[in-house]
Amino acid sequence: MGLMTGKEYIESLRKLKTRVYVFGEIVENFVDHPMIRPSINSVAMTYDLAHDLQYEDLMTATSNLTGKKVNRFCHLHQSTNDLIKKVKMQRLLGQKTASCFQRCVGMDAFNAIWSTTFETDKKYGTKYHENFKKYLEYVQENDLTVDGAMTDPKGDRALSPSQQKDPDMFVHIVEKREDGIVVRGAKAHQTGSINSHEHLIMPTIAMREEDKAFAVSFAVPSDAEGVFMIYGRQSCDTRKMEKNADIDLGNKNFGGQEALVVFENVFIPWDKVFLCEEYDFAGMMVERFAGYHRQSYGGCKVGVGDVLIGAAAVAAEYNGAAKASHIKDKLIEMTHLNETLYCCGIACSAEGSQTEAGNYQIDNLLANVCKQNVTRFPYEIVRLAEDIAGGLMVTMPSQADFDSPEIGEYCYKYFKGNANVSTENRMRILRFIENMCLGSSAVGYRTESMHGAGSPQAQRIMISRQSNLEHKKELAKKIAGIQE
Ligand SMILES: Cc1cc2nc3c(=O)[nH]c(=O)nc-3n(C[C@H](O)[C@H](O)[C@H](O)COP(=O)(O)OP(=O)(O)OC[C@H]3O[C@@H](n4cnc5c(N)ncnc54)[C@H](O)[C@@H]3O)c2cc1C
Repeated sequence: MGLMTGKEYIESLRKLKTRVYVFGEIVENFVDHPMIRPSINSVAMTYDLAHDLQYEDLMTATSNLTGKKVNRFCHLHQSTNDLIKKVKMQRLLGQKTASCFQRCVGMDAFNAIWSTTFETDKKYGTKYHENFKKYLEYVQENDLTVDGAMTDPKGDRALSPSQQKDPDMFVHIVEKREDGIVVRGAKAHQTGSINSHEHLIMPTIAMREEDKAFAVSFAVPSDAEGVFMIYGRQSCDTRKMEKNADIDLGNKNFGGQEALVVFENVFIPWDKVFLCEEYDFAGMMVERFAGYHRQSYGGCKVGVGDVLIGAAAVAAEYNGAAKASHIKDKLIEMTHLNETLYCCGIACSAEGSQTEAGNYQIDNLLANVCKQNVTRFPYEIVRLAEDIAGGLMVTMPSQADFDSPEIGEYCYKYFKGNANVSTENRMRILRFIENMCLGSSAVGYRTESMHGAGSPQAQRIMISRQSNLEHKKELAKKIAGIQE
């Protein structure tokens, strides 16, 4: 099979027996569920754009494993140029969907596991790298979407995995058999997990010997026995269930999605296992995945930011305020912040280096600086968008009021801005801004910017480790003529 189209991707999901719960009930047909479908459409965009010749260079790559053309989301980065193209591809997809398109976590997991298994095998003589190579060939051949699953529920944050009262707070090995392992636990906040074909599991934190049962990495199909998912509800999500929902949704076609993925004694054959008790490599896998994922945000959030800046500029025109100097200045500030994030994404890619396994990794210090900025700048961009939009983005009546024969005419009359613009268009752009700033897409643009790929403090720890303060002190002492 070659590259799938968006339509083929959607049809491929129908063949899975994925167990999904929404509002306490199992969903028979998750593909057409109104709350889930927008997130499927966003992923479908990653397939469709790969067939668009103008984006071929960004969206596809030549596999180093098979020599075949693959979707870049399934690719191992072979150069710093590949790392840069990854960021550009993510910006493009943010621009096309104004939401989280979910396929990055899998791509980041592929690249982290590829190099970590190589180094694990080198030390322990294990076969994880070979296992992973075969698995990735399968993923590339079938153009699959894979959920990169790192975050465990974690229970009491002050305790290590083995110290938790309930051992299931971290995914762990419950049985080692001749033909494979049996695992138990859950992964929380899993982006795009429901519409992924597979899950790729990694540990959440660095581990010690007593935690070795939790040092596990493996791949498992979404519909494997013992796997099920509980949909994470989002702000304003039930608007998608309303009849004739359109304007009130803001972004009718696209969205992101997260879920709790539960593993109830799931069997994993040995050839799908990529780490099993080698606790000293858990930290390496976590750090490498986090590095790639912190780079990712210098692309995807920038693309969404582009759309939000555009939406704010349109709202200013529709309100009749576009010519005001402070509005122009606010749009400049939004652009400055957004492009700063992009600079970070590009810089950590351009300064990347080759791993022992051959693929390329980002510059870790710069990737952490990138993500640290992402925990802040989208919030400021949102603040400025809300300033420009005006209060109506949160106080306007529903679409049903506009459609009402009794009161509709009052809505159209009193919510008019610039006389040359239809009231409907003004409502559309304001609802769109609402969607990104505090509706369902804010999950991806705001809180995911804060916590996705690790909360801000995780980056500060990495920045502190890599800042090489001693070198900086030496530089200062030398120029100041200090001799100690
Ligand atoms: C929208 C969204 C999408 C996501 N997608 C994915 C995904 O696809 N795959 C995936 O694996 N993960 C995903 N994540 C998870 C993300 O990586 C975590 O949210 C992040 O690592 C923080 O973990 P937490 O949410 O459990 O918060 P917590 O760990 O509870 O952190 C809350 C606060 O407590 C602090 N804290 C936590 N532990 C300690 C400690 N021991 N000592 C001191 N302070 C502490 C943190 O610094 C933070 O300030 C996603 C998260 C979000 C919000």
